[in-house]
Amino acid sequence: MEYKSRTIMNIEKSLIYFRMHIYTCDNMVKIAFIGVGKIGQTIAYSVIFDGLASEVILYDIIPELPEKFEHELRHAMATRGLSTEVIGTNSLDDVANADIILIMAGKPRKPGMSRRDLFVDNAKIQIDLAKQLPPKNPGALYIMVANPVDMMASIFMRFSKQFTISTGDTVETMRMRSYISKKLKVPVTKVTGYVAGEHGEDAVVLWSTVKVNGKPFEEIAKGLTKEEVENYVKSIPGEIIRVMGGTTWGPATIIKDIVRSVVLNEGRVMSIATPRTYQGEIIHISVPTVVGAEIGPSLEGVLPESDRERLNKSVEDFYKVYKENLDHLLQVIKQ
Ligand SMILES: NC(=O)c1ccc[n+]([C@@H]2O[C@H](COP(=O)([O-])OP(=O)(O)OC[C@H]3O[C@@H](n4cnc5c(N)ncnc54)[C@H](O)[C@@H]3O)[C@@H](O)[C@H]2O)c1
Ligand SMILES: O=C(O)C[C@H](O)C(=O)O
Repeated sequence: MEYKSRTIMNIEKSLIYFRMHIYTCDNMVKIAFIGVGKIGQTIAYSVIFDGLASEVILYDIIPELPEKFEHELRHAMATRGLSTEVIGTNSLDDVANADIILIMAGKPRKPGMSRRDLFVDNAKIQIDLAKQLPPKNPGALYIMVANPVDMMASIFMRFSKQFTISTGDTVETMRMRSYISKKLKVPVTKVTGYVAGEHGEDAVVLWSTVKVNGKPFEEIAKGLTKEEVENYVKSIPGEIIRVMGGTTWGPATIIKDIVRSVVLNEGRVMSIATPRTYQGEIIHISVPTVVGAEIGPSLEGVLPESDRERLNKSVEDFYKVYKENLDHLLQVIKQ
């Protein structure tokens, strides 16, 4: 099994490529799940049943949870004859030589909370993981899921110095498309377009990219307003959390597809958040990006001025909030 090292931040002209190579022989890919609560379990199940991993490591701090979840998965795999090797553990030492590491470890928000309210508690978890995971997982691709996901990806990358992406606005993008599909009564496969910026308050629908049956949104809106779509995208997760206790099925399937696009080198354009340096800090901002064995390039450079202006405003606001939170955190942990 040939393992190639990974180079990152290869800036070619205005395009940024993040080169990474994972095991490429017959999808012999080892994937670790850090935090197997609601969303972690659903992502792990989805990844395994998409046949994306030869080996899966499940880690959590709740005693016995990973081990019992391992049994659940083995029982489910048996009926389908799947042979993914699954290990559930409470020891972080067992998380070794993974190609892809997804991090769901963190508190979820409660109804009425903003994802940003989770910053300090979840950042402390990421800092701890940032110190422990890299030594045993050289060259791994880190995919942050825990919220506030873009800021947590930036914290993890800041403290681990490892290439990290955030699931970013891949979720908002599918929420936007599904809502337009439902309201205009068209198949969701006929709706294109992306949401960018922050996974949260500073999310921005890139309206120049939104088309229905190939026509610009404005031409076919039929009474559906941009404000209505934007309100839906921002409010629906909180509504789901209020009634169902958490979002799982939508985000887990979408996040599994990020893993799929990497492992199968599909090259899907997805609105993940990749790292950029802004005013001296690494921050993660979502823009439509080619996702495959290489991460990049992004479409940011070809967006029209109207979208770029709104995106840049979102970046400025996001950075301000992130910097305030980071400075407070560094005070709290005295680093
Ligand atoms: N990016 C997205 O689209 C998206 C979607 C859903 C949930 N989330 C976020 O993912 C996180 C988890 O959500 P959930 O609904 O699964 O919550 P949950 O409480 O069900 O699961 C969180 C799990 O993390 C574990 N954990 C806590 N600290 C840990 C540590 N130091 N090491 C390992 N495991 C640890 C907990 O024991 C728990 O099992 C939250 O921050 C939530 O906001 C993000
Ligand atoms: O909204 C949340 O807190 C969970 C997640 O970020 C989501 O968008 O589903």
